[in-house]
Amino acid sequence: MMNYAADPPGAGGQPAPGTLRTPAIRAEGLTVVRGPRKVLRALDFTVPRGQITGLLGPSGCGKSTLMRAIVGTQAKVTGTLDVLGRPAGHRSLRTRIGYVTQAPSVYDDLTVRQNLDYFAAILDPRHTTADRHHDVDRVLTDVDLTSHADALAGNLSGGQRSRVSLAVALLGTPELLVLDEPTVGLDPVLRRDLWNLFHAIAADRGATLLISSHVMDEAERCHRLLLMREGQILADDTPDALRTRTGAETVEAAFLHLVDEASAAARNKETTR
Ligand SMILES: Nc1ncnc2c1ncn2[C@@H]1O[C@H](COP(=O)(O)OP(=O)(O)OP(=O)(O)O)[C@@H](O)[C@H]1O
Repeated sequence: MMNYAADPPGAGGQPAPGTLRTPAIRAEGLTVVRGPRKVLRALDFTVPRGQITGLLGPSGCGKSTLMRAIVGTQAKVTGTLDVLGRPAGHRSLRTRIGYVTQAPSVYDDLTVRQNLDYFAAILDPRHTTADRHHDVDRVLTDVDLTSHADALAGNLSGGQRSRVSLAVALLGTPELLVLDEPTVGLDPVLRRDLWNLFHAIAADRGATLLISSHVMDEAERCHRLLLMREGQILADDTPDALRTRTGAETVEAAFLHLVDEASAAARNKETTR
C-alpha cells in the first residue's frame, strides 16, 4: 500500500521541519474578489489529511472559486492559504494536487488511453514511455475504464467521461484531489460507484479529497463538511456533529437550521445598530 499523504521532503528525503502534522489545507482570512464583488469573505478553516471533506452550499455561494484558489488558478486572493504545507499556487504543488473541473476536460477525438497518455506526458515530460504506460494502466483500473481504453472519448456516456477526467487527475498519484461537483448529472448507481472509489482512494492511499456538491445527500458520505453560504463558511464539522448540534435528522435540515440562525443573527445586528 502506498502512502500519498507524505509532507514535502526536506534534506535527505525527510519531511521538511514543522510540516509533519500540518493540515492538507489551512485558510486564514481568505478573501477573493471577482469583478466588483467580494466572492469569498475572510474564510478561516482547515482541511485534515487523509479524509474526504465535502464542500457544500447553494449555487453561486463560492465553492468553485474556493477550489480555484486552493489549486492556484484564482486571481485576487488575499489572506493566508497554505496547501500541503506550501502557499497555494506554489510550483512544487503542481504534481501533488489533482483537480477536476466541472466540465470534463477530455479530447473527444482521442481514445481514452490516448487522452491519458497525452496528459501523462504533459505532467512529467521526463517520464519514460514504459512508466507513462504503467501510470495510464493504473488509473484506468482505478476508475474502472480498462474495457473502454480504446473507445473514442466522444463516444462515451457522461458518467464515463467524468471518470476519464478523474483518471487524468489521478495521474501522478496526487496527495490532494480537488473535485468540483464530480457527480453532477450522474445516475444513482454511478454516483454510488464514484463515492466508493473516493473512499477507496482516501483509505488505501491516505489521499485527501475535497469534493464540492450542492446535493445535500452526498454530505452524508463525507468524513467532514464545510457548509458555505454567500461566500462564508456556515459550519465546519462532521455530519454527525452537525446533526447533533442542530437537533436535525439530516445534514440538509441542519444546513437550513444554520441558515435560519445566521439570518436571525444578521437581523438582530441590524435592529441593535
Ligand atoms: N468571472 C467572474 N466575474 C465576476 N463574478 C463571478 C465570476 N465567476 C463567478 N462569479 C461570481 O462569483 C460567485 C461564486 O461563484 P462560484 O462559481 O464560485 O459559485 P459555486 O458555489 O461554485 O456555484 P455552482 O454550484 O453553481 O457552481 C457567484 O456569485 C458568481 O456570480
